[in-house]
Amino acid sequence: MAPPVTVDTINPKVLECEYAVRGEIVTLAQNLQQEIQKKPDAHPFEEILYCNIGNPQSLGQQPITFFREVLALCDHPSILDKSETQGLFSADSIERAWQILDQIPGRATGAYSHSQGIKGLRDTIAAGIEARDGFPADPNDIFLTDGASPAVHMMMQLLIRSEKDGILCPIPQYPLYSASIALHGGTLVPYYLDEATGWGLEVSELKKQLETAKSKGITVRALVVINPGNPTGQVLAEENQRDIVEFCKQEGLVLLADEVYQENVYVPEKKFHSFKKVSRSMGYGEKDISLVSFQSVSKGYYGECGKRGGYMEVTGFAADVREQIYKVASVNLCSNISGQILASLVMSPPKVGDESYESYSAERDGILSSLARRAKTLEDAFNKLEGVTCNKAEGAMYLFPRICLPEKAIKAAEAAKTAPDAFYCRRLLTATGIVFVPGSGFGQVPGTWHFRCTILPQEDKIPEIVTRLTEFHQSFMDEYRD
Ligand SMILES: Cc1ncc(COP(=O)(O)O)c(CN[C@@H]2CONC2=O)c1O
Repeated sequence: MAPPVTVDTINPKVLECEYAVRGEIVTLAQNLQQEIQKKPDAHPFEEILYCNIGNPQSLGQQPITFFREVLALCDHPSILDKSETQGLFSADSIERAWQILDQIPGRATGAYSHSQGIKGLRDTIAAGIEARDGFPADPNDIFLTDGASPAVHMMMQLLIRSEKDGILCPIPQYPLYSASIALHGGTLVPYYLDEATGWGLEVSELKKQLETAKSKGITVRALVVINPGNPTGQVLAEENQRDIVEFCKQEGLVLLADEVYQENVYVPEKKFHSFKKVSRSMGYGEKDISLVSFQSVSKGYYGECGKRGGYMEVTGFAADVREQIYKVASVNLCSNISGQILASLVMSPPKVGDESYESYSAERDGILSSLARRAKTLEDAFNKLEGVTCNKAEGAMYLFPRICLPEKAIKAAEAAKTAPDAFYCRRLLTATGIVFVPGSGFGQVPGTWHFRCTILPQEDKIPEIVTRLTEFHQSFMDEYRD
């Protein structure tokens, strides 16, 4: 009797889907970790240093105290009345927990909520967006989701009818987009970020790729912009954003603005501007542009990846289309309530004068300044390596250096039937325990090779990573020098 399911009988779109952030190099790393646990001297390193995923708290980053106090109190409201609680929690955490519980039907975080999320929390998020941008935000435009990932999937599900529908995506891109487009049977239409100009996004490139897609019979539905960029770390200039908004308006494209790193800007010369603010500042409103903005509790200074919180702000769609988006959201009933609460806290943190403001801002500033230092240290280290160049990490959580590999190394990779950058990452891992993700997992200009490294290992680990990497790189280049 043949098994009911084989790889030949599953949905071919699933086979088509790839997600390198947790791909073969990470699987090998996990195997090596198990070997070290069983036999500590099994490999020339004592621990695996995961630099493959933007998962701050897995590498020691502490959660924001105020956020966790409010979450804890909301999940166990019976302690709110106890006298001991006054001594353990800040007065404004207790007050905020009461406020939130009053917005939840039955004051129960264990209950299903509205399929777009708890209305009171959406009110708070909309107020936070208004305070950030200086333009109105409607709570009914907000869909609270279990992280930004499911929000992206929902939009791809809505926009892609067949392989004839295309989505313009940056190359390099965060592979959620290529994976989701594949899962939904659409076509990824690439536009190349310009490494020579610090991963610049040229509208001329957008136009070229759009025309090429059209000539192949592809209807391009949307443009994905990741700002700050993953894996590339660039922060768009406001003028560039205006050009992008104009392009989408003129070409009738939905603008999918991935802004999950909006709090992660490390260079003084750049500032985050939401595409919502840019479009409204150009005088474009609901009737001028369809814009979906994604936010998450996984990044920033909060790094609450495992709590699965986030939202999409959906603007510029007709009411009957909005109803279809709501219908799809309702199939999943609602996102988890802790994630919803966290999303409201992220968009409306303690303010000056609140009891927790001093401690909150010290935690926030401490984390962001440390991330900025780590980014600079790693950027400088990469730029000292033979054959490696690395653009500045202006924002986000990653560096994406380019490596010019000797021909002998490329031949060795071919013999091993692997991409040259994956060959390098595998050799790095087995020699040092450091886990990078090959650039081929994000896309890159053909014939160029990169890898992605997070800036997340705790600061006291960074010198060791630099030392191990530098020694490995020198020996690798010596081994394969032409
Ligand atoms: C640009 C971008 N968009 C969306 C997401 C999804 O976030 P949620 O946790 O809210 O679903 C991520 C996660 N970053 C991945 C995960 O870790 N490393 C990465 O590159 C991301 O980098």
